[in-house]
Amino acid sequence: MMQSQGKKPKILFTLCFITCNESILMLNRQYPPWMGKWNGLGGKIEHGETPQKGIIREVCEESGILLPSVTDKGIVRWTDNGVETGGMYLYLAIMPNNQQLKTPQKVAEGVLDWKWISWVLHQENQGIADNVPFFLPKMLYDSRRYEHFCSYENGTIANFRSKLMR
Ligand SMILES: Nc1nc2c([nH]c(=O)n2[C@H]2C[C@H](O)[C@@H](COP(=O)(O)OP(=O)(O)OP(=O)(O)O)O2)c(=O)[nH]1
Repeated sequence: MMQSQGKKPKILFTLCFITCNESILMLNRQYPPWMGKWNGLGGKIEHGETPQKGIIREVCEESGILLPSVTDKGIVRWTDNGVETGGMYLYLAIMPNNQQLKTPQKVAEGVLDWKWISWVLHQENQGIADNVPFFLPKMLYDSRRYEHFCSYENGTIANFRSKLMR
């Protein structure tokens, strides 16, 4: 397989999953990437911002939820036909009460809804951003941090592997 040369690209994005009991807050995005698919909340890190500040800002902008803290769950990096093209920092947050956010709710980025975790984790679920079922179980059920590598070949996942961090 062709390898990318030189420096790894900077990680520019963040993604957060917020759980409440057996539910998880998902965004059905109305814009690319993942238009029409359910994903976590997140976005691009702004200049001079830490990834953690960035995700807290994005969650607030997209849902109005002001998270007091988030748990760092590692990184996803992706390659397209062997060339590393990007990455995102992963965060998890737990909310005591999902009534703090009534859903479904239309927001600027799409539709927010509390979904059953079991539905989201179903591998063949075509409605979810395609790589989420590969890394979400570790985010939810493993306290360790992972670096995940998602290889796309012509737009579909050809390989996915996860490595413990530190
Ligand atoms: N599940 C999953 N999510 C991804 C992948 N790649 C990727 O960027 N995302 C997430 C990270 C971000 O949360 C989101 C993209 O952010 P965005 O383009 O909407 O950024 P933004 O909100 O700052 O948007 P804007 O200012 O450009 O409108 O998609 C991926 O491979 N898998």
